[in-house]
Amino acid sequence: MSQKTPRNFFKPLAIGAPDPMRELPIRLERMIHFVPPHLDKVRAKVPQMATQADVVLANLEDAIPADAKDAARDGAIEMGKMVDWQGKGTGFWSRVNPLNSPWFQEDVSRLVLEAGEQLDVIMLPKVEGPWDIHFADQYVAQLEAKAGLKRPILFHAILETAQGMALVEEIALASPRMQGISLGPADLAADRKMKTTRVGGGHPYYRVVDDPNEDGSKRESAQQDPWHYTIARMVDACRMAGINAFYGPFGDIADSEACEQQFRNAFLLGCSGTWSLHPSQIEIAKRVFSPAPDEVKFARRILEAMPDGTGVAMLDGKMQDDATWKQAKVISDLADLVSEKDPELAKAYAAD
Ligand SMILES: CC(=O)SCCNC(=O)CCNC(=O)[C@H](O)C(C)(C)COP(=O)(O)OP(=O)(O)OC[C@H]1O[C@@H](n2cnc3c(N)ncnc32)[C@H](O)[C@@H]1OP(=O)(O)O
Ligand SMILES: O=CC(=O)O
Ligand SMILES: [Mg+2]
Repeated sequence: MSQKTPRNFFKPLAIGAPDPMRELPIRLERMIHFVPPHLDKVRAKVPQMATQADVVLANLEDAIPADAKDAARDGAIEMGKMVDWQGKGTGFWSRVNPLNSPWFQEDVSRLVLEAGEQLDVIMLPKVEGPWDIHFADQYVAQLEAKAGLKRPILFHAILETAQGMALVEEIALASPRMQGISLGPADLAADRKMKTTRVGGGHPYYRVVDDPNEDGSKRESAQQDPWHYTIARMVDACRMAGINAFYGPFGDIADSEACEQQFRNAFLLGCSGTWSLHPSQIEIAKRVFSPAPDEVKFARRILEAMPDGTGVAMLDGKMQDDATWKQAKVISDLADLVSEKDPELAKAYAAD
């Protein structure tokens, strides 16, 4: 037997560690905003970022130079103290270095021991299989016990290796700490030997061409989404495990239109949020990962038309039944969550 028994699955992994969560906290996580914590100028903006983003993440991994890893770790711990994260209702996360790096152990131990009260989620990069989650799970439990934490820290895995992709379902189910998974299109592209230098999004060479025209005129073609399969599989793995799926980074900061479309495709396929690498992407993510007022109003009409969620109804010529009631509930519940944080959208959702 390679799985824990059901009774053991929810037992703390170290004496004195907090009980694992049976249900994930319901939080609005439309964007995980990446902060390079070693840069004093950017770190100074964290209190402001905490009012704009749903989640602020101190990044210790890629994009942080090797000679700034210690400073980034110090900066991340300082970020924990800069804001009353739980009081504000903003998530405080950190992306640590990979398990095989010289920095992982100190990243995790210092974060849990010195910022464990504030830290909601540790993002684990380049997760290859459930064994990576099991190792980190045990290690964090020991540190939580040492720090006397009462609330368990959750894990978020990045899907950025071919092996991680092949084992995504096992990763999603590996521990009650699992909060979600993000697509890591840059590392995943490299590991798969995809021929691109981009961070997420489409590629002009990845397209389908119309059949030949009889008159020999130019054939139309359209770009396709190289991430469709990966995102759809990630969403299924996450939702099977009762955790959340996220898009990940979109590296062409200047191309806000392509960024918005890529985020929107992920939202429609089931993702809860994405990463924002630059302040301009926070607004894009907010727009995309909050349901549109028209959709919310129609969803609420469906719920009203079928108060107990069963039967059949017609609305504007469209058949509604138990299944569309469930779709409507997803949208309406998300709108309620958004409304708690965003008075403008709350008004738009309530307007006739
Ligand atoms: C594949 C992956 O792993 S993706 C994840 C790893 N990568 C990251 O985390 C990158 C995070 N983002 C960044 O480092 C930066 O946004 C960069 C390098 C991409 C661009 O930075 P810049 O060239 O300085 O951008 P730009 O000049 O447009 O910045 C405008 C302002 O926003 C600030 N800013 C830029 N990025 C951020 C950020 N992530 N958070 C807060 N403030 C930011 C800049 O400091 C600047 O402030 P100022 O007006 O007070 O000088
Ligand atoms: O870490 C993210 C990625 O795309 O790689
Ligand atoms: Mg990566």
